[in-house]
Amino acid sequence: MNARAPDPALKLVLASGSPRRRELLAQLGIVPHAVRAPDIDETPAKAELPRDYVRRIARQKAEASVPADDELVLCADTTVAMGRRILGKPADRAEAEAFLRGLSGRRHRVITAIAARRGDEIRVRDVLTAVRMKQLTERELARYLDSDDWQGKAGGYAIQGPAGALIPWINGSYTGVIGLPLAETASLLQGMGYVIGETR
Ligand SMILES: Cc1cn([C@H]2C[C@H](O)[C@@H](COP(=O)(O)OP(=O)(O)OP(=O)(O)O)O2)c(=O)[nH]c1=O
Repeated sequence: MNARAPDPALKLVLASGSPRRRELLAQLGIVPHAVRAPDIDETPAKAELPRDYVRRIARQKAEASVPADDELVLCADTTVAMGRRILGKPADRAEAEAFLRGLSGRRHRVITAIAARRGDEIRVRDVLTAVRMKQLTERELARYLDSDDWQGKAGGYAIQGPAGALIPWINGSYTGVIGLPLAETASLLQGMGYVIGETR
C-alpha cells in the first residue's frame, strides 16, 4: 500500500463511541479533533466468517463517516470468534452466561478490524489475537456476571477489567483485544499521512 506524504495539518476524527478506544488513542498521544460515532447495522450476514464480518463492519463505519478535506477518520470493530461462530455483545445476562460457558477452558480468537478514511480512500486492517480463558468455576462465573462488566463487550467479557483474572494466556495484541491495536493503528494512520506527536 502506498504511503501518503506526511501532512502535519491533518486532523484525526475518531468514528467510535467507545471510551476505551479514546483512552487507547491517548496512549499514542492523540486527542481526537472530533468524535462522531456512526450508527450502522452490525448484524452478521448469513454464514459470514468472523474475519470477513469485522472487516466489513469497520469499512461500513468508515463509509458512514465522511471526512472534511483536512480530516482523517479512524474507526474499528471488535468481535470474539469461536471457530466460525461470531460472539457479539451479549443482549442480556443469560446470553453473557451462555457465551462465558462456551469460552470457559478453551481458546478463542479476538479480531479487531481498524479502518482509516481520507477523502474517498478507505484502508482496512485486521488484527487477530488468540486468547485462552481458564475453566471457570460456578462461583467465578456468578461473580463475574454479578459485576455487570460484561455489558457492551464483545464475547461478554473485558480483559482490562475483572475478567483479566480469568485470562492466563494470550498470543497477539493486548490493545487489539481491548478494541484498538495500537501498533497497527499507528502504522495505518502514518501510512495515510497523519503525523503522530504533532500538536494541533
Ligand atoms: C473481548 C473484549 C472486548 N471489548 C470491547 C471492545 C469494544 O468496545 C467492544 C466491541 O464492540 P464494538 O462494536 O467493536 O465497539 P463499540 O460499540 O464499543 O464502539 P463503536 O462501534 O462506536 O466503535 O467490546 C473490551 O473492551 N475488552 C475485551 O476484552
